[in-house]
Parts: sequence; C-alpha cells; structure tokens
Amino acid sequence: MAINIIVAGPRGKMGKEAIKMIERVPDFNLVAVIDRKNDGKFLNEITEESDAQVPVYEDLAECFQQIDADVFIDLTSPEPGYKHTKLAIEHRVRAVIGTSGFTKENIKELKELSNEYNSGCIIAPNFAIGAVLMMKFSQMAAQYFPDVEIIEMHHDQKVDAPSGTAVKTAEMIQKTRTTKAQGHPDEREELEGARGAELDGMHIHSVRLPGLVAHQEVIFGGPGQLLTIKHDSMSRDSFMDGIKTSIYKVMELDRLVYGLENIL
Ligand SMILES: NC(=O)C1=CN([C@@H]2O[C@H](COP(=O)(O)OP(=O)(O)OC[C@H]3O[C@@H](n4cnc5c(N)ncnc54)[C@H](OP(=O)(O)O)[C@@H]3O)[C@@H](O)[C@H]2O)C=CC1
Ligand SMILES: O=C(O)C1=N[C@H](C(=O)O)C[C@H](O)C1
Repeated sequence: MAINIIVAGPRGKMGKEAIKMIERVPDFNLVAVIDRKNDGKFLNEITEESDAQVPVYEDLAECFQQIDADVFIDLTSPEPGYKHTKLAIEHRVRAVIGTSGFTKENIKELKELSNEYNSGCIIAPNFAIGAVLMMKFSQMAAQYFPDVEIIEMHHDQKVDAPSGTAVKTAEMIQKTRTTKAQGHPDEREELEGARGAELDGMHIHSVRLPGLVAHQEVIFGGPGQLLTIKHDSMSRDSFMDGIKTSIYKVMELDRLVYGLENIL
C-alpha cells in the first residue's frame, strides 16, 4: 500500500525527523514539502538531512492542485497550521496534524468542516505513547484527587504556551474530576502570572529553558499525600511511532479525531 505524503515544516526540528521516518518506511512516499521560504526549490537544496529531489511549495493550495497526495502532515506553528488543516480538509486530503497551539474553537470548527467534507483528520497534541499514557493515568487519578496542577517544561524555541499536551491533559482530567476552585479562597497574585494559567480551576505552569525537549509533570495532592505522574521526551524520536501509526490510521477515517488516545 503506497501512501503519498506532503509535509509542511520540513526545515523544523519535527519536520526533519518526520521526513527521515517517512524515508525509512517502504509504504510511505514523500511527494512534496511546504516551506514558506523556498518556493520552487527541491528538498535536498533546503536541508542536509535528505537528498530527495522532492518539490518545495510555499502555497499548499497550489501544491494540492499539482501534486496527488493521500496524506498531509503539518509540523509548523499555530497560524499556518490551522490554515493548512482547513485547506487539507477542503481538498479532501487526509491530514495528520502535530502542530500545537490550536484553540478549542479552532478544533470545533475543523471538526465541523471535516464532517461537512467527510475528510479524515487526526490532530494529536502529543504523538509519544508515553505522553498519551501520562494523560490517561492522570484522567484516572483525577477521579480520586480533584486537586491538581500541571507543570509543562519545553525548550526555549517553543512559541505556544501552555503546550498542546498540557491543555489536552487538563481537558481529559476535566472529564473525571469534580470541578473545584483550588487553593485558598483569598489567594492573590503578588506578581501577575505567579499561579500560572487556569482551566476549570486547575493551574498550568509553563517552563521554557534551553536544554529541555518536552516534559510534563501532573501533580495531585490529597490529605497527607502527593501523586506525581511524569513524562519526558528526551528526543524527537519519541514522536515518530505515533506519526507513523496516525498516517496508516487516517487512511481509514472520514472524520476528525482529536488526540492519539482515540485511535490507539
Ligand atoms: N504533536 C506532537 O507530538 C508534537 C508537536 N510539536 C509541535 O510541532 C510544531 C513544530 O515544532 P518544531 O519542529 O519543534 O518547531 P520548529 O520551529 O523547529 O519548526 C517549525 C517549522 O515550520 C516552518 N514554518 C513556519 N511557518 C510556515 C509556513 N507558513 N509554511 C511552511 N512552513 C512554515 C518554520 O520555518 P521558519 O524556519 O521559516 O520559521 C520551521 O521550519 C509546533 O507546533 C510544536 O508544538 C512538536 C513536537 C511534538
Ligand atoms: O513544541 C514542542 O516541542 C512540543 N509540542 C507539543 C505540545 O505543545 O504539547 C508536544 C510536545 O510537548 C513537544
């Protein structure tokens, strides 16, 4: 089964890894890449990681007109990622989206669009199986521990905060946790932002430092005890099996799925 694939973000940290993975899998065939700076060139001219003579397009709509693709993968940043996802759905090219920073409204709109076009799409805030388990375990723990704070830690080149994983974790926890306002009722911030972001009373803290890759701790507190559920991505290899699985899985889908946990 040959699957023709387009990747957006081929010079990025994730894009480079994804292209190496695609080149290793016999079923996968990279047919074009989308890059905002190198329209008209070939992949081997814009990155040393690949010697493939694959065409580079700036405009995804133009690329869809000229290239026959089964799957589109986006690993860029929130704004282009959202536009690309819409375009892929409208062109009925199945989409695997790793780009984070989409809002709840973005996801809702894309879900509606994919229903309208019967076009398969997987949006996964985190493709690492360990991270998916961290989220599932946190969802289980929240039934018993409604007091929870999330600390996510990433490299300092990340543009969105909190991370897509942290938001997804909080959303999954919301499904089992009894809503409560945490901390002291009279709590106040002496420095703005000291208590982090808030989702349904849960606090999310974002750390950005060179040396980090992608890490998250979910800390639950109860009388006399703490439970910490932690995941570390030490390298971007950790995401590749999830992208590979999603490429195969999206070929069977005609709707949008948000979260890798829903296809494993
Ligand atoms: N779901 C998951 O498991 C994971 C998701 N991510 C997410 O993936 C995304 C990419 O991460 P990462 O590789 O670390 O980021 P990088 O900044 O390293 O790469 C992003 C790339 O996208 C390119 N880009 C920006 N705008 C466009 C555009 N309009 N068209 C084409 N390319 C564009 C950038 O180009 P330029 O150099 O010109 O800026 C850059 O090369 C992020 O949203 C991140 O959060 C990351 C890891 C895992
Ligand atoms: O930007 C990153 O690096 C990552 N982004 C994703 C997110 O926002 O959760 C996934 C992973 O944490 C790495």
